[in-house]
This record gives sequence, structure tokens and C-alpha cells, in this order.
Amino acid sequence: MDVKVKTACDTCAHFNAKGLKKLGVNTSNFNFVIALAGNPNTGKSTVFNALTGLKQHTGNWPGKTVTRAEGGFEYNDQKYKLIDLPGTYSLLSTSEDEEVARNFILFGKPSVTVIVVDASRLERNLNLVLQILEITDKAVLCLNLMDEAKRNNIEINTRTLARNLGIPVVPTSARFNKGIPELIQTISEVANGEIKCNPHRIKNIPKNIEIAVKKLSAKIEKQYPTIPNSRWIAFRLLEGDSQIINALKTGEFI
Ligand SMILES: Nc1nc2c(ncn2[C@@H]2O[C@H](COP(=O)(O)OP(=O)(O)OP(=O)(O)O)[C@@H](O)[C@H]2O)c(=O)[nH]1
Ligand SMILES: [Mg+2]
Repeated sequence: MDVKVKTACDTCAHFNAKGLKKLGVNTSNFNFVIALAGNPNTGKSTVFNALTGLKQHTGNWPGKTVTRAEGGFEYNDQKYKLIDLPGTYSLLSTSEDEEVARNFILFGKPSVTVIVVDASRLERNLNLVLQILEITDKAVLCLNLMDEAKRNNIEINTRTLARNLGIPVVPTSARFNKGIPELIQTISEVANGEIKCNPHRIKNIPKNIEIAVKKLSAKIEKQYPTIPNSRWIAFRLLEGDSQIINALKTGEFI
């Protein structure tokens, strides 16, 4: 069933328009905002081009030298804004690229984050996948370079992978435009809430840390009622993450 978003106000819950504006992304006239994230060289830009038909424009993130590529596509009368995030190995914010990707997912709260991974090197890509799933509730795994995986006789049980990660998995070979219609359909279903994600989260956290995180996240929520994912932020504060500490101090994105 199609769920149509008619007015700007109806779209409020689908992404954080205010946060995105602060991050330099104008979302007016779009029903959904989709982020493309992943390790470097996994085919994000190729997926981006396949989805948008090369209709993109580029600029810089505010105050950063990192390039931003934006584009859009329409599906079932709904408008999707697509942001090609810089390739990163982690979200621990040790580089400008990582900071951009992390801030976007955390504070922009895109409607769906598409995590593009290299199917022929899945294991080394999973670290970032798990980090992204700690931040966001709505994600799709784009298992790209399937042609390359097949050539190397690598078989992937996509059903088990989807079950274990708690998000839909779509195999693609973006260079050959394979799997792109299925990817669009899945993005649309997650964006419209027809597919519910249940992302994998780290369990078995030591009791003392769990208690500290609970106390801290309650305080964070009290101070910043609209903050996204206070639990994840509490972990970063305990780690002494200077970028997050600074973001809280300045209220930059909140
Ligand atoms: N064989 C194969 N090659 C692909 C596929 N998708 C992308 N590529 C190739 O992989 C290389 C990297 O693709 P990009 O789209 O630039 O990758 P990216 O993730 O945007 O890279 P960064 O922006 O540097 O992180 C290019 O040579 C693409 O043509 C695919 O499905 N199969
Ligand atoms: Mg790229």
C-alpha cells in the first residue's frame, strides 16, 4: 500500500529538517532524505549515479573541505533527496570525512541510511555497518559488487545476514545497474514504515558501564529534549570524544 506524504508538516517525522539545514542541506520539497554511507571504494557514488541518473550537484559541507554530492529521485509520487556521504572506515571521528558522515547520520537523522558494502570484502566492511546501526534505526544494506563476489566464488546468505543485522539486505552490481530497482523499492518500504528495522545493537555491556550510561543519557535527555540517540552520545562522552563534547557545549546541531 502506498503511504503518500502530502504536506511539509507530514514529513517532519521522517527526518530532522532543522538539523539538516544546520548541516547545509536544504530539504524543502522532499518527502524523504536518504544517506549513502560506507567504506571508501564500495561503489557509493556508482549507486548514487544509478539512483539519480547522474543528476547531482556538489558543494562543500559548511566549514569543511569535504565535498558534498546531492541529488534526487522520484518513486511512487514521492520525492527522495539523496546525499552521498564521504567514504569512511569508522564513525569515531578521527578525520574530517568521518566527522561529516557521523554528524549527518546522528544529527540529520535521515529517513533511511543506505550502507553500501563490498560483497567481496564483506567482513572488513562489517565494522562500519555495526557502528552505523548503533546510531540509526532505519537502514538498508546494499550488498554491492556482487559480480565481483561471484567471480571469487564467494556466496553470501542474504537472508541470514538480514536477520542477524536486523535490516533488509539488497544485492546489487551497481556498475551494471543490477539490483537498483529492488534497492529503490526497499528504500521506499523502509522510508514509509512498511518494513520495520530491528538493528543489531551491542549487548552484554558490563553492569557498571550500563548503569553509568543510563544515568548519563537521562541527564542528556533532560538537558537536550530533542537530542537524537542519547544512549550513543552517553557512550561517546564516557570515551571523552572531544567532537561530541564540543557539539553539546555549543549546541551546534541540536
Ligand atoms: N565490478 C564492479 N565494480 C563496481 C561496482 N560498483 C562500483 N564499482 C566500481 O568500483 C570503483 C569505485 O566506485 P565508486 O562509486 O567511486 O566508489 P565510492 O564508494 O563512491 O568511493 P569513495 O567515494 O572513494 O569512497 C569504480 O571503479 C566503480 O566502477 C559493481 O557493482 N561491480
Ligand atoms: Mg564516492
